[in-house]
Amino acid sequence: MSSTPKTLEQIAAELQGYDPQALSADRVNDFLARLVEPTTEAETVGIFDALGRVLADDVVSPISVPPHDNSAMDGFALRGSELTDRPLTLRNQGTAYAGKAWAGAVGPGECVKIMTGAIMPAGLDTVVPIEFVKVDGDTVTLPPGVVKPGDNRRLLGEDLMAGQPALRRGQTLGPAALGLLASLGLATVRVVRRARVAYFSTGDEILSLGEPPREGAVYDSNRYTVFGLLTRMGVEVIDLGVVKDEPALLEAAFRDAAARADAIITSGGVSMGEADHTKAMMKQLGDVAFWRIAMRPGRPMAVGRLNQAGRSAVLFGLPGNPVAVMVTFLAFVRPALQRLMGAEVQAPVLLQAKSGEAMRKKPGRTEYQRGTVVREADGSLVARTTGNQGSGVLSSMVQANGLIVLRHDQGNVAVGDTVEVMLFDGVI
Ligand SMILES: Nc1nc2c(c(=O)[nH]1)N[C@H]1C(S)=C(S)[C@@H](COP(=O)(O)OP(=O)(O)OC[C@H]3O[C@@H](n4cnc5c(N)ncnc54)[C@H](O)[C@@H]3O)O[C@H]1N2
Ligand code: MOO
Repeated sequence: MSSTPKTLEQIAAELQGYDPQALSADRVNDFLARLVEPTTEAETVGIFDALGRVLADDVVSPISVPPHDNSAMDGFALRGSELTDRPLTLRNQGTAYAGKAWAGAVGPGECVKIMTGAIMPAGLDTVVPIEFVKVDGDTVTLPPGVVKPGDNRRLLGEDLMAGQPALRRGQTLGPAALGLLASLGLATVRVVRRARVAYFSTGDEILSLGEPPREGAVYDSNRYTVFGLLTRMGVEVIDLGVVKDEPALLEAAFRDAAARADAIITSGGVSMGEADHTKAMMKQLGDVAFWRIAMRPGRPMAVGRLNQAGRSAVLFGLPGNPVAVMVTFLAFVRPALQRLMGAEVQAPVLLQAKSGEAMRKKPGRTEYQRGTVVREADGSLVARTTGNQGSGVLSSMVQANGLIVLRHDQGNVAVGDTVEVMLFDGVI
């Protein structure tokens, strides 16, 4: 990252009513938008490697697409001015195929057989589809009313005119954008360098896969959900494993992560626990704030910047509970990383559904309930929770197809009330 970044204190001073001990979810995103700076480094990649990448520059169309007026149908090209409310009989002068211009001249009362995509012969502006005409040798007859002047003709540049902006910097390239770039004859494109994100799990009770189970210990699941969430975003992941709660190991992991990554994600050790060196090490190595967010799950979270070897990495210290990790990632880390990746930040489109059950909800915090949205027989969308909402319970997350987002000021939800759902489809 290039320009001198603001300190957390400076950012906090910009935000009215900033209280690290009682932050609303919206305020967290305001803070992160000021903390995280877009990557400015770019690279040129081939179109096949550009899927999911973020455009570094606007793309201006070097050519017009389509490059000539052409037919949208297989049929006969004619002069629209000759159409009347009576049957029209024309004499066919030949066939225009896609890929080369038809060379002859066409006079009044004449037409040209034409294929879809073929250049419109000079003077002709309308195409009647073949299924509407009667052909008898060279004679073509069409009934009145089947076409209007200009029908079934695609105009030069109707998709894009040469010199027009085709794609905007910050757009994430999807399949349609790859096709559009190719339609402009562009074999390569400038994209933002892929963001590098390092992550590790902390805690003495956390077992790595392959270790035998032992009393009081649990297998690390957070590294795998974080891996999945990051990979879905198209970032380059740096997996630093499970780091035991020892200062020297934590210091080495943080320094390694800060030297190699644009952002660091950890899980665990950010709450009030005593046997924990994670917070102390974050504090020692960087400019870090410890928050209590008015949300459920995902209350405690550390945020800041670690500097190492002249570069700076953003730190997201997520709470240890497995569902809190996923929810804080989706609510905060994902938009922050989109910004870091140089992408336009896309707030997820929330789906409105009727609640199929009553939900208890305290005003004054945002709650994310794991749920499913299904279409009922009467066509309405109904959201229901997927069971145990404990912040350590992943099975109800697996069963969910979205998060029911109960907003900060909202109170209890009654059956039939409208709720908003962040669907996972397309997000995770
Ligand atoms: N007195 C208070 N206690 C707690 C508070 C609080 O505000 N006051 N907040 C609770 C909330 S909410 C959460 S969330 C947790 C977060 O605590 P930590 O971030 O310090 O996380 P840990 O204590 O290390 O772990 C919490 C929980 O998650 C399990 N865990 C941790 N890492 C992993 C992993 N990689 N894979 C699977 N499971 C993991 C860990 O075993 C604990 O059960 O604090 C509450 N307490
Ligand atoms: O962050 Mo905690 O999940 O609310 O248990």
